[in-house]
Amino acid sequence: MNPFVSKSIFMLGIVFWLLIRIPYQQIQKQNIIVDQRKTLQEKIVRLLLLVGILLLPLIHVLFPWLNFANYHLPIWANGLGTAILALSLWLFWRSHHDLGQNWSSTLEIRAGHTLSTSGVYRNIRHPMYTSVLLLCIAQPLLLSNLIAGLSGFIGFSIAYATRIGQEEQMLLDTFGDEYEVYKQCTKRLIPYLF
Ligand SMILES: C[S@@+](CC[C@H](N)C(=O)[O-])C[C@H]1O[C@@H](n2cnc3c(N)ncnc32)[C@H](O)[C@@H]1O
Repeated sequence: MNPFVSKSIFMLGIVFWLLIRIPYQQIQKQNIIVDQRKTLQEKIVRLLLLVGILLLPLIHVLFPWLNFANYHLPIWANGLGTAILALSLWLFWRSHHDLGQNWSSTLEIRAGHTLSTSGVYRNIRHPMYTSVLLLCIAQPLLLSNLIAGLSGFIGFSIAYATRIGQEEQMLLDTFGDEYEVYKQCTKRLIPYLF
């Protein structure tokens, strides 16, 4: 596949990604927050994700500065990247839909917060983070560049290591046994596996 086409597919995916989020950001503004765990570490992790998934790919698409780290991929790899990106977008949309008003971009609990356990939350506890992981797998398959391709995965790994445990603790503090039971019946990111 022509590198211009595969890069454009990735950037189009990012545009869809941002569009999916807009209505939920509006809904989030109406929430009354009763517990917020917005630490400096959390802010740094979000910044790293933004750099890894958005900024470095954008630099790679617009400027030749990272071209020294380019590699070539066969067309099937670009096709696979496109399919994974499509799956990621679907899961990203679906997890926002299933969380509904419970969604927020940071770690917080709203007044009237309920535990979502159906839809894509039936088998895994963090389908939205699974969608981010899928995006990070599609990234090197579509951008064919070591830096812009792997930066998302590095950002995701740091977010995974630092954020998920804190989020689960916050939900456990809020929902107690209900969350404990839910935890026992589900996996974190990959149904039946992990
Ligand atoms: C960016 S969302 C990510 C949700 C989830 N970790 C995922 O990957 O699908 C983060 C917010 O979702 C909320 N949240 C996470 N899991 C939830 C659940 N099962 N039910 C209700 N709210 C949840 C938490 O309040 C958290 O602040």
